[in-house]
Amino acid sequence: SLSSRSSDELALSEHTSSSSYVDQPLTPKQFHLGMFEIGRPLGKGKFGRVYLARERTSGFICALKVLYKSELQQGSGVEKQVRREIEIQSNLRHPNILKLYGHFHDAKRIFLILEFAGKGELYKHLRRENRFPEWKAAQYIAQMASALRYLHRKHVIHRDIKPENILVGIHGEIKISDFGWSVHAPNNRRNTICGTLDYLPPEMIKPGSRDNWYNEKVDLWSLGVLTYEFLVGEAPFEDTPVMTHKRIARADMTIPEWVSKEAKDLIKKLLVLDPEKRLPLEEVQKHPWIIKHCVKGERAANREKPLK
Ligand SMILES: CCc1cccc(CC)c1NC(=O)n1cc2c(c1)/C(=N\C(=O)c1ccc(N3CCN(C)CC3)cc1)N=N2
Repeated sequence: SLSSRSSDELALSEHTSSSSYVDQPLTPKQFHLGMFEIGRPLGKGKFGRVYLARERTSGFICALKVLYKSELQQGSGVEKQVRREIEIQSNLRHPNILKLYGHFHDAKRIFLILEFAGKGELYKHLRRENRFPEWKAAQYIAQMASALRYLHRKHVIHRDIKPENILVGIHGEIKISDFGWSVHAPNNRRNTICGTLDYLPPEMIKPGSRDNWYNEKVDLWSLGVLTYEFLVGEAPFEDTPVMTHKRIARADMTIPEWVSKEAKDLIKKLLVLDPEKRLPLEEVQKHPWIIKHCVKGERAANREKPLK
């Protein structure tokens, strides 16, 4: 473990979002492990573990992600992905993008000082609830569209939008995390694809069209897949790997009839084979399905009960 499990851990595990600490980014330029009290483990991924942590002097609560250099060196260029993740994520500031406050390393490990997302992993909420009600799905997609617009304006393409890479903040807002697959467009690095195919757009599974890999329209396709999965509870092309490949290449999906026609309309305008024909993010944010669920006045207007 990182440090002796002691009152530190208890203190942190009892962590409440105490308002006495203003959410101000950690400022020192040089960080080191001794600056942090380590709390309970929050999660673990293929290459790392993440712990609740508190910076000793300021009391600032954060999440400390630990990556072992030995594990990274084995991976195919994973170390470069971590370097890119740090380079990209530390320059981003948006309410729906998990902040990276800083990083440091010792002989064996790399440490990322990340924003603490108090309600954990979105995919666990999705699995527990099976699927989200339309109003919740629409609010999440509106937040994703806002975060993606911010990223694309900075010529960053995420390329790995899926529920597993989204966290939920203490106020229920979502936070895009894990920029391991993101790139600054245009980019001529070679990348191999690993993990689920479900979210990949046709241009990333068709051989030869690598230049399309660096067109931000790939994130629009994944936003469509995410909308579908929030509403239906499973991905639109979920099947055996071979069949998933085929169905993505043909945009072959059926949307259950109980999905509202507005939601169906948005999904159909994002899951379009031709990247240039996918609905731009500005239009997503103005789509009737989003407006209906996300604009306060609208909700009041739609309220069934007469106002008291
Ligand atoms: C190393 C782990 C990893 C690998 C790959 C990708 C990612 C990003 C999703 C990550 N996680 C990551 O980087 N993370 C950065 C993070 C982070 C993860 C995090 N919070 C949590 O993981 C978390 C989990 C459960 C939780 N509770 C569950 C039970 N509830 C009753 C109360 C709330 C509350 C918070 N905050 N910043």
